[in-house]
Amino acid sequence: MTQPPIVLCGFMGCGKTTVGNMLAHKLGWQFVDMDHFIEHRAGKTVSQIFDELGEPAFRAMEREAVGILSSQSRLVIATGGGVLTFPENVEVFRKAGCPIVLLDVPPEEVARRLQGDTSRPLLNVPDRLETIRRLHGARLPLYQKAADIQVDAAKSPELVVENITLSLKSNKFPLDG
Ligand SMILES: Nc1ncnc2c1ncn2[C@@H]1O[C@H](COP(=O)(O)OP(=O)(O)OP(=O)(O)O)[C@@H](O)[C@H]1O
Ligand SMILES: O=C(O)C1=C[C@@H](O)[C@@H](O)[C@H](O)C1
Ligand SMILES: [Mg+2]
Repeated sequence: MTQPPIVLCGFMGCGKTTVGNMLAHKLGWQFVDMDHFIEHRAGKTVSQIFDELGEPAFRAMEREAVGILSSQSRLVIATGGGVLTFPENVEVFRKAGCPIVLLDVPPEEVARRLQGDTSRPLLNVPDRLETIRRLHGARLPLYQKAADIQVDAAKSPELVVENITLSLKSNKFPLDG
């Protein structure tokens, strides 16, 4: 049976890559991290793309990746933190029948998890916690509008995975894994 990809969304550091990998393993599905997919296709890191080509070029690469990945079957997709803030990307996933799962943690937990990590260009600023609070506040309503279900991502990754599968099943998204 063809099964549309499960799409994980949420702010940087909420655990999309960590949880997505584990969820795919549990279901016996493939996993793709959209940032890594773009890096592989571009032959550059996300930071290099931002520095050398600019953020608009990166967002265009994201749109292209959404088009390619949304039509796959039995795939768990960890989106980049900005992907589902663009309604055109949400629309493509919706049309493909993909369940969209929001993982959310408070800004303070994001800051804690990403302490010392310089691989997210938007967070390489002096006032990091303030920037996380501002960006998270602006984006959360967009993520919530996009998502079919939301889970508390402050729990352990194992519990988050379990809550996602339970919630998808009770919302009538078929999972044959
Ligand atoms: N449930 C969790 N509990 C504690 N730490 C976690 C949890 N999930 C992820 N982490 C840790 O938080 C950090 C960020 O996680 P991860 O890279 O999975 O986030 P992300 O949502 O993919 O971020 P981005 O949008 O920037 O790609 C990692 O160091 C990871 O080990
Ligand atoms: O939240 C964002 O806009 C981003 C999140 C990361 O996953 C990367 O996609 C990039 O650093 C931009
Ligand atoms: Mg990630």
